[in-house]
Amino acid sequence: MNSKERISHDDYQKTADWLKSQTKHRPKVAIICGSGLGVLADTLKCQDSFAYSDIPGFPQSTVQGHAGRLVFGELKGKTCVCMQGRFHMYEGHSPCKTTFPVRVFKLLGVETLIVTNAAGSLADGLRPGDIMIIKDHVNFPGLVGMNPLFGPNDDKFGPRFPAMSSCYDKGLRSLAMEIGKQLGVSKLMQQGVYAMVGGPNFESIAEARLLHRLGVDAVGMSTAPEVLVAIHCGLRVFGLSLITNKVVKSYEDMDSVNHEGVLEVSRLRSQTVQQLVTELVSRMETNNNNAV
Ligand SMILES: O=P(O)(O)O[C@@H]1C[C@H](O)[C@@H](CO)O1
Ligand code: HPA
Repeated sequence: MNSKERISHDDYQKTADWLKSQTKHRPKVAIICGSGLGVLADTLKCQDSFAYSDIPGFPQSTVQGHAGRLVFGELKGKTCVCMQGRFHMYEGHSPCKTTFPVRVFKLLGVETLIVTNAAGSLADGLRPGDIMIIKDHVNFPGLVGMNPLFGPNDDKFGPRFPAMSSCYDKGLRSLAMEIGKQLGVSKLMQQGVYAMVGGPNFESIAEARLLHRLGVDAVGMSTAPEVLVAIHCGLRVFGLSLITNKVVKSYEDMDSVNHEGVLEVSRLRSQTVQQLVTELVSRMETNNNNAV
């Protein structure tokens, strides 16, 4: 992997233009589906879908539980584009490649990005099956320079030094909590801090204890780079983590986490996540709510 790989504005534009030539949908909302959460894309009406391998310039998904399809369609009358599968840096993608779709979405006219992921919990009050609305993140790879915004800044997308002090839109977070109450799932929901680690290994016990001490509520291997790029180019962001496991913090604990277990829990809760996101999309304000 070349972490300094450059992608030009033209490269993003070419992909956006190709997609525009293939679908009449003009989404205002983009949704990135986390591990095992891709079923949301299947619920879009009037679908146009594209395998990542057929989209010029798109990276490929290699992880089980990430189908590798971009799906355009309507969710309760709002036009959306949904990534059924995301890219992770541990797959060998550079930070820029990992976040390539986000800038393409911007060029397609998207205004709001919804990110979902599977994550392990460090907070005692977060159990497997719970939904954590992300209020902030710690971007560990970013702190040491694995950052998609590294390199010459593209002023057409955003400023050299973007602020990250209010990444996760407060209004959308409140709306999601409100919807959770109405769906009768508020007991499963709370807001918290997500940390991205590089993966692909799960945490050692010493690492888990460190994250816990730092005030991290849930840990995963994605999301933060997508959010940096989205905020940089002026998108509104909403994020949620489906808690799929407790991170082992004790040497006496014989539990251990694996990807199959992560996928199993996310599939069990995928319908609730789908309802929550669908209601959120249907009730959020967008500049142009028209479906195609
Ligand atoms: O794409 P997400 O962040 O949902 O995937 C999580 C993190 C790892 O890719 C994988 C571990 O099981 O799930
Ligand atoms: N750690 C890191 N990433 C994860 C976990 C975890 O425990 N669960 C799901 N993704």
